[in-house]
Amino acid sequence: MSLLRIAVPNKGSLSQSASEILRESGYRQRDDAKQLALTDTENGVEFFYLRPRDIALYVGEGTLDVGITGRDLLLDSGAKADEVLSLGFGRSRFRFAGPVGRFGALEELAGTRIATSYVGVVRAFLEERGIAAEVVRLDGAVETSIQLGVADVVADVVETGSTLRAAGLEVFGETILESEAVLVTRGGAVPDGFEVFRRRVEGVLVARTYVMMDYDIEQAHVSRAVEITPGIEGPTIAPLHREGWVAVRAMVPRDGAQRLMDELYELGARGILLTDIHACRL
Ligand SMILES: Nc1ncnc2c1ncn2[C@@H]1O[C@H](COP(=O)(O)OP(=O)(O)OP(=O)(O)O)[C@@H](O)[C@H]1O
Ligand SMILES: O=P(O)(O)OC[C@H]1O[C@H](OP(=O)(O)OP(=O)(O)O)[C@H](O)[C@@H]1O
Ligand SMILES: [Mg+2]
Repeated sequence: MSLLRIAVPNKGSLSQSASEILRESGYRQRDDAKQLALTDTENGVEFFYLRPRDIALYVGEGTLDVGITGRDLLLDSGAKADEVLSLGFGRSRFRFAGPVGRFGALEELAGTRIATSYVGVVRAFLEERGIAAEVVRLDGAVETSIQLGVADVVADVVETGSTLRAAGLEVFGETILESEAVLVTRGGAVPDGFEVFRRRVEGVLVARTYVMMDYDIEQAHVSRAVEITPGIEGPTIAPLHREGWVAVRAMVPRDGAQRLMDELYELGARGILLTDIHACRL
């Protein structure tokens, strides 16, 4: 059987988290940041470590089957690749920014010079709104371009906003797009082994957002307790070696799990335990 060929970011913000999720999904990953490729025959996959900006192109061309990249990079590339799963890391917003107090509305972009590394995204946005402006392509450190007189406005990735602040800039106008790391494929025919790969990664994503909750409770309160922790298919209820008591086990969303524990305690549940889940298939 042929190996599933997967592109993984070799550097930058997405690289470490991408390798982490693959490792948690049971795949081998490189331990030397200079390694260019890695074959994991046991799991039927081959990894290629590439620049995240190039990944959608390889997948769109059909040279590689699957890729991990940023949604912003996928859109910017114009490649014929489709987003099939969002991965929950590398979250950012793509925004216009200018010197503090200088710009208000998007219309003020008309006639300006806009520096960006995402020329495709910016041109498409301007065109859609009928705004005529000059787009200046830079590789990075875009925020400095205004101070250096190359541009009036920047369009760039913003996460915490600290880079913008340090450059004396502030965002204006609406968010151009919300990005995060995504899994991309070419669409059309599904390559051999892709469904297994996707299920594994999804299993890790779900496991990250859920925790396992166990508790003991009096039979009389079970129906109320089960409303608090309905589980996925329904909680497991097992007899307890104590007259009139049962043990309940259910997956619950990680967010708000402490609140559920409080409610259960109030209801009379005891021995309430929370444990991490590392992977799952639902
Ligand atoms: N500070 C950040 N926080 C979250 N995501 C980010 C951040 N910077 C870039 N990204 C995301 O990472 C991807 C960009 O990949 P890129 O290789 O350019 O990473 P980078 O972090 O900018 O690395 P470098 O500039 O060192 O090449 C995009 O999807 C972008 O949205
Ligand atoms: O809002 P913040 O948390 O400050 O993060 C956003 C900054 O992070 C990235 O820069 P990076 O370090 O990748 O440098 P680059 O601009 O050269 O790509 C991005 O291009 C922004 O400049
Ligand atoms: Mg960067």
